Amino acid sequence: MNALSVDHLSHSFGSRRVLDDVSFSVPEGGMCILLGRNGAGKTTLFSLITGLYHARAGSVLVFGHAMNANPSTALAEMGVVFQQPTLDLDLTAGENLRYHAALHGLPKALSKERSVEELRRLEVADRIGDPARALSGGQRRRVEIARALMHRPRLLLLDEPTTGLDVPGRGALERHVRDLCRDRGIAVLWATHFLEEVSSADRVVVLHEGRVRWGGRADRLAAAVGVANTAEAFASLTG
Ligand SMILES: Nc1ncnc2c1ncn2[C@@H]1O[C@H](COP(=O)(O)OP(=O)(O)OP(=O)(O)O)[C@@H](O)[C@H]1O
Repeated sequence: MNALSVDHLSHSFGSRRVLDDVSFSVPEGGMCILLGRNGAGKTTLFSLITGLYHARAGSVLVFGHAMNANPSTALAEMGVVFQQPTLDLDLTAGENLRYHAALHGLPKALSKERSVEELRRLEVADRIGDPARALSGGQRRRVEIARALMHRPRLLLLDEPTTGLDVPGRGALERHVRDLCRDRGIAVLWATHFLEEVSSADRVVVLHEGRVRWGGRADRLAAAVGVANTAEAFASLTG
């Protein structure tokens, strides 16, 4: 079963169509990179997938649950890290996680246990008692990922998670997410405009001006477009 199926999804702001008949899927336990330049429609797509916007044309299924018909079941399967940071900077890292867990109905003892476990996995457990504002950008992002995992989703969505991080910070974040995918079988949809974040075995969806220009395994992209490498293929599809 697919972790995520997006079928014939369109969206307009007023008369302006910003997503046009978008279809793709993320297999259970798979890593999918949503690749698009600024303004391609990635954030709008995330807003539809997470139910912030109501899909009027097309459908979103999360492990077979339709977001429009059954949003609470679909959302329970999903962890989300939005493009704009959403930690409460006055709360500690641990409090941010436990607050999220309470919203998902986790008992207090379990929430406490999991917050340590998830922060440890993301290598920020030593900062559990520090206010979020005392953490670096990279540490805050890792706390956000730990928070998104508190209710044990099977699908993780990340919208340009490395924006604003330096090169080592970006590499560390990517490594953590790939570990989650490999070790815990969590399906990942990672939106980015950085080609360096694509690995050859990833599934890639190239989005440009609201349309899917190509979808498939990253290492087949260049040949499919008839150019020498992924960078040239991306430039050609979005030029
Ligand atoms: N609330 C809104 N009202 C009107 N137009 C919008 C709104 N949100 C986004 N758009 C437009 O929709 C298009 C897609 O924007 P979106 O933010 O989804 O792209 P993106 O790929 O996430 O870009 P970025 O990488 O810059 O965040 C853009 O042309 C944008 O101006």
